[in-house]
Amino acid sequence: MGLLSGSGGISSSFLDKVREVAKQFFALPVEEKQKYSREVDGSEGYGNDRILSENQVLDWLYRLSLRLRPVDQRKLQLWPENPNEFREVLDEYGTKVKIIMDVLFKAMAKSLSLEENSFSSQFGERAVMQARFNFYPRCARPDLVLGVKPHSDRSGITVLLQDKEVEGLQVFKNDKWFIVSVIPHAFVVKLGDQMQIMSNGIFKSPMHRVVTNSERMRISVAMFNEPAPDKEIGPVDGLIDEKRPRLYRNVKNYAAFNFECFQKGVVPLESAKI
Ligand SMILES: O=C(O)CCC(=O)C(=O)O
Ligand SMILES: [Fe+2]
Repeated sequence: MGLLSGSGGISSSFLDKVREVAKQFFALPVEEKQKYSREVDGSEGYGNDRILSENQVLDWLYRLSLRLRPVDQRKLQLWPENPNEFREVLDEYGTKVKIIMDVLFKAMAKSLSLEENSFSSQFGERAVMQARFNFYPRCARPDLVLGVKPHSDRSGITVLLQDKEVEGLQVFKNDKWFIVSVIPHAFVVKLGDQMQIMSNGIFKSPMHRVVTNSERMRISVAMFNEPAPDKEIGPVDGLIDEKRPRLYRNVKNYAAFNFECFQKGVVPLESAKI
């Protein structure tokens, strides 16, 4: 996980614009937001956690999840028209974040002395890019409930725009939770499980969570990128040798695999091990 300062050529005012449209959307009356409610069995749209079992502990947040890529898979009916710049800003943001991700994939490959397309070719032309707007209302009992439970992202890579003022994200390292400080015009870049697999365990997908806050609400915007479901991915050949044997099997449709593992209460990355 790392911080990308200067935000890779995206202006600070544009980042503020992204935060602003998110804030305006979540401030709309419930009936207005519900026009974009998540479909019953879908993962896109506005809502709370999907309830999957009786003893599930719910997270303290509302989300708006939207797929941006492949572009032909956009469900525009779920893209808010209010505030009226929302769609345009999200579209532009997606284009800008994609450029950053592509630069990162190349830099990461080079840092391991690999051919520069080693990771980007696994994501492929039809990689899935998903935006998730997270809204954490104030919570009277932050000691009892989390904004998001501990998890690692299933993505390949996640580019996160944190709230400009309110902290909440924490990362687990050396048996402790560390706060990720707010740096207003920097992104937090997290690698996800699929990058850990592709890099044969060299790049780690960090465990993280979000805590709640009794005084202030918090908004964040996460952009996830992962290979298309039908694309098989696995550790890059150049990262496997006698000293570092292959750690993971090849996998396809990690999203579905991830979901099944959660249902069974097993850790997806562990289940992908050889
Ligand atoms: O709100 C945040 O800072 C992070 C949210 C998160 O971990 C996620 O959406 O996967
Ligand atoms: Fe996450």
